[in-house]
Amino acid sequence: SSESTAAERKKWTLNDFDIGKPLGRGKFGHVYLAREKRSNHVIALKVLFKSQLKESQVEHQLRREVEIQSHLRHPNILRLYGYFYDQKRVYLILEYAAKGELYKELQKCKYFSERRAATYIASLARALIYCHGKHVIHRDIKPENLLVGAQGELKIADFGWSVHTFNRRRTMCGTLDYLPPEMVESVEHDANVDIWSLGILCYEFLYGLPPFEAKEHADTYRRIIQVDLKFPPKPIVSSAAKDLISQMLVKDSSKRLPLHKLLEHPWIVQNADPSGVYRG
Ligand SMILES: CC(C)NC(=O)[C@H]1CCC[C@H]1Nc1nc(Nc2ccc(C(=O)N(C)C3CCN(C)CC3)cc2)ncc1C(F)(F)F
Repeated sequence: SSESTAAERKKWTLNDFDIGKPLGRGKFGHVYLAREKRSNHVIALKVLFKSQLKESQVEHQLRREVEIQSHLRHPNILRLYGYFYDQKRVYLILEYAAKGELYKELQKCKYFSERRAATYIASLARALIYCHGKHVIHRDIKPENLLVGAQGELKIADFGWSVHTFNRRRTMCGTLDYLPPEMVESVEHDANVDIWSLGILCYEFLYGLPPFEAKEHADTYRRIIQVDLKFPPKPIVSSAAKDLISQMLVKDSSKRLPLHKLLEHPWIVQNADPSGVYRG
């Protein structure tokens, strides 16, 4: 939509913000807690070094991602309020997610309860239905790209690449685990890639590992292509959950369970908190 808010039109500079503690750092720069002086609004300021953007040839990708992200308005998608730059850096003014990074929470508790997993999956399905409605696909929803808001709600927060934090998992951009067959075989892909990735995420929420993980990339690749889906005996997971995952991890992308059907699936209906917030 063409409407842009004052936040996007305003010419921001670093002087508009009080910079707080670092939230994490990575390949392209740092993320800081910050407060916009006039409104006292707390935000996250992602600082990217132009030199590194150039050498990684991601400038055009950054422009596209900023363009998309700034127009998305959904409770489960992290807001991009605006951006600015100086001689050496690009600054993204982003929503601050008070409860941090979901992958750290998943590492801490190994895997989630069925209620917690279903609540998260339902909220992400609603965010993806919103994105697809705006012809935005492939929001790259692996755990590293999910943040948690103050009320415990999930926020999809990806800009097409990840900011590495200290104790990161396997190379973020390198992991094949979440790619559906059509992307691994690099044929054209459509919005149904997101249904596949959401199925991978659901499996990892319940078992603590993605379904096709293998030591070597070549093995992961083969397991994805063959949809070599196995459910371990532990932890015990309901057959309803396995049924949902099996309907999402389907090689033929047109046969994957549509997202609106996912919201009607018995496992979601019986386990997801309607508010989209897991209260423990
Ligand atoms: C999706 C993308 C791939 N990921 C990222 O960008 C990461 C990379 C660095 C931080 C994060 N980016 C963001 N993080 C927050 N909130 C946040 C993060 C971390 C903590 C936390 O646990 N500590 C500070 C802890 C506190 C305790 N000590 C011990 C460790 C760090 C608490 C709140 N809001 C918005 C963003 C955003 F996205 F807008 F930048």
